[in-house]
Amino acid sequence: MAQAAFRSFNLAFIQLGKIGVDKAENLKHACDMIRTAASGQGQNKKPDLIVLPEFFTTPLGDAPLIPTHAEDIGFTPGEPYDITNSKSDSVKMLSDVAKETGTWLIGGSLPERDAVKEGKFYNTCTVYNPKGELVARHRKMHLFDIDIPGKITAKESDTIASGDALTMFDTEFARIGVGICYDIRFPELAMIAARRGCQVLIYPSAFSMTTGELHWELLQRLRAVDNQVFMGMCSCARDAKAKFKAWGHSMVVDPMGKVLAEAGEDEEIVYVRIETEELDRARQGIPVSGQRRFDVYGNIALFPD
Ligand SMILES: NC(=O)CC(=O)C(=O)O
Repeated sequence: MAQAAFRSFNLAFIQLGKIGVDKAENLKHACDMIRTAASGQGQNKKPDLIVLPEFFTTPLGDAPLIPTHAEDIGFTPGEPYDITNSKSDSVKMLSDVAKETGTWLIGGSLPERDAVKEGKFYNTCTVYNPKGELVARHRKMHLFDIDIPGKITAKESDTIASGDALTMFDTEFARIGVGICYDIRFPELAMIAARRGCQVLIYPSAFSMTTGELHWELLQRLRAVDNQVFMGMCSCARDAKAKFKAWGHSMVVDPMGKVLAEAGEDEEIVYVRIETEELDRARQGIPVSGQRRFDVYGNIALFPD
């Protein structure tokens, strides 16, 4: 793969709140927030890339809403896509606002209906360029099936089917790898993206209160340091009345593991400047990429669990 461009750029994470049962209202609110983020709010921070959180159209933890809120996207990576004939209201809104604001947009994620996985849905992120073209799609690969007795039990795989492809896209300023939430727990995904030239990894997310406190920051700093990349996770805001209360704390970490920005729990837009020198400094100072021992590791996929 050719070396990806990398220049400093501005990033905005929208820690979106007010995600209720009315999808049309959620879309309108997300659109308003994207416009606000794109303005830079008079702080000389006009973003090149804006990011929304996981499941921004549908309240997390409300599985019965998934079938009614799911959308037909019908995008195949690498093939042309006709937005004007898209059946997805969310795709149309995201495309329009990316074009209107002239920014790259990682459109969080939403439940996607796809004929191939009848009965289940995908948890899908779509990405738009400043012309409003849909350029990439990530379907959450690793599903949130956990059981911490007395704290949290979740079985996302009851309603969601897992995606089976890694996702990255090129902008004029960076190659960006995309995952969704629980995908962060699988270092292989981040490692492959970094080895394929991604300088920045972004995961729309919504960690639980239990796991958020324990692992939210830790995992992001690990992935950033392991791979010497910028790592960011954009969460939904915490809603005390929601069935699933999100940890919040949307965050961006630099390649040395330093937290560059962190939101609180409420709705908020976080602006961050991504500086190329930080990546060069980390890679030159600690040159792990040339020190790996692939001659010894062998094919780790063959090892028993
Ligand atoms: N909600 C998720 O997908 C992941 C999460 O909360 C965790 O990994 O912890």
